[in-house]
Amino acid sequence: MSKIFTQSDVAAHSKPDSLWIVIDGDVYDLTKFQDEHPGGKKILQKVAGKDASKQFWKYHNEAILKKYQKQLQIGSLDTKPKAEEPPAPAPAPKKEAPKPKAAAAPAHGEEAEALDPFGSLIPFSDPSWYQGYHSPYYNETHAALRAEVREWIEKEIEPFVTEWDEKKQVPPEIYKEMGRRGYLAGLLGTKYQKDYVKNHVKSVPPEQWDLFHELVLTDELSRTGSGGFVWNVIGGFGIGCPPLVKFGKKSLVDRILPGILSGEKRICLAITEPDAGSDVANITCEAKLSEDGKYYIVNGEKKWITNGIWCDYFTTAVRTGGPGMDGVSLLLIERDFGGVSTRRMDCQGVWSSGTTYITFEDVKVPVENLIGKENKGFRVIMTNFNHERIGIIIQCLRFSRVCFEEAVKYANKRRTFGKKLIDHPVIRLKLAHMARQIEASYNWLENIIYQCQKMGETEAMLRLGGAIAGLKAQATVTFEFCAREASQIFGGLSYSRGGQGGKIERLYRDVRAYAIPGGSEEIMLDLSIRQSMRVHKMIGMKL
Ligand code: HEM
Repeated sequence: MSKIFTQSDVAAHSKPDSLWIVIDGDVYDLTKFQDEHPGGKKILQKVAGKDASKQFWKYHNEAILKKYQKQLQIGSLDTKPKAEEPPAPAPAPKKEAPKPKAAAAPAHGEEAEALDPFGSLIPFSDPSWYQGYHSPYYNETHAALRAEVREWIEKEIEPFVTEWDEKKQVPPEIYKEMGRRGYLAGLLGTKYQKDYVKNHVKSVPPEQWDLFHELVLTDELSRTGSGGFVWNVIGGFGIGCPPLVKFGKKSLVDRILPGILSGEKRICLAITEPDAGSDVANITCEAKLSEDGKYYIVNGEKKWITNGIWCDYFTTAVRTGGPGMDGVSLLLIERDFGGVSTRRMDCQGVWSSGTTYITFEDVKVPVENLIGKENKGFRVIMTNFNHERIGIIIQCLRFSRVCFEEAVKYANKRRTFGKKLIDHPVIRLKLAHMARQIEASYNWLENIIYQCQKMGETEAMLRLGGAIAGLKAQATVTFEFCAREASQIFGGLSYSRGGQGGKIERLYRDVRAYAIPGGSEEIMLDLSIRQSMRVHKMIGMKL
């Protein structure tokens, strides 16, 4: 039970040897903390025994209180209104997660009602369906999943993300929790893999799971504003596991998929090599069939492999035949086979994602671990790209929203030349350019996801490949723009690490990790036109 104090109780602790302050009606004992306060102890001593809410919010954001509250709060003032929401910056108004209806709620239907507002309601900082606007794509199960994930992220993830990024590691428990919550089984671009997991997602019945649930889950994870975190928990898995599920032999899938989906075992995708990035058809990592035809012997190197250092399984592109795309196969390599070495690479961004250099030396891989057919791996890799790119797009657009939201909040409290930043037209112009790109891109994304849902795998690969490539470029350019503009608004605070501009500084470093892999902007833009022209010729384009 929290203790209740009067203002004069607090005023009696106004000296360095007993230093209490009040923030938003709560009482904090900073006596021990003052020596380690990054802003210095003198500044705290000046407000000792007083209400320091105004000063606190000037220099910090809500993440600081969330992180230190448990350690430093000793009670509340008797004058604190009972049900008071903390003042600015206000967190999302919490709503009860609506219970999913037993029968499928009306998504993708014209009769769907607008869902209740959710989140901060800052315009454009969440998708419009969060803010009471109509949408044909979402129903109550999407809203319930959103509330479920947001609660987890706000309580257990966000306060620690910076620490994890600096340590370049997310506690392994968090990944296991992704499995325990049933999330991994829904992140494969397929129907929910209910037969392979014990725990299903709490707020969505497995048979109602669709690609928009996957969108909501990835989007909410990305609100952490850390590419490193998101890639840690879904990066390797989201691209390494779908080929196994879609093209692996049943015996292999039955043996290893339950361990992966429960979060106990980890899997990644190993395609890129020191000398073959976007040019997948030219990989050189070789797999030679043994004389008895029972094993492939694998030798070669892989580079920039997300999650590799922590993985048990590697979905690996190897050369089993002649040069070019017709000699490429996909093998599921297990670390336990021996001959697999992994080392962490130091990179500009996504620090906690574990970017890895891998060497395979005479690794003996049973032929049962072949994914798809021999020398037909290129097609499997191509099928994977749409799902990978959609994941990248969702993340980039949410990171852009994080940049926008942080910038709006800061612009509403920081004053220069006698007025708030938001009252300077030049700042509003920056925000407007961010918002228009975010919203246009997100609407295109929703349309593409809807098409994916309606089309079969092959039709989607053919007909949507061009549009998805175009949107991938659009999303990474938008992200880069938003990170830059938010950084200009934050000024020095986003040049130094941590603190109020910390998310922006980190996201700025993460930009290249999105603009380069999964198809570079240049290749995506070119492909978007080439592929779309080819497909539209097939469907009767008249020039
Ligand atoms: C519960 C009370 C407080 C906690 C836990 C706390 C914690 C922190 C932390 C962790 C930082 C590092 C920067 C960041 O991560 O944002 C910081 C910086 C700072 N704090 Fe506090 N603080 C508290 C109260 C205050 C108060 C009451 C004041 C002013 C009277 C203050 C003034 C500052 C200043 C000026 C900085 C440096 C900001 C910068 O680098 O731009 N703090 N504080």
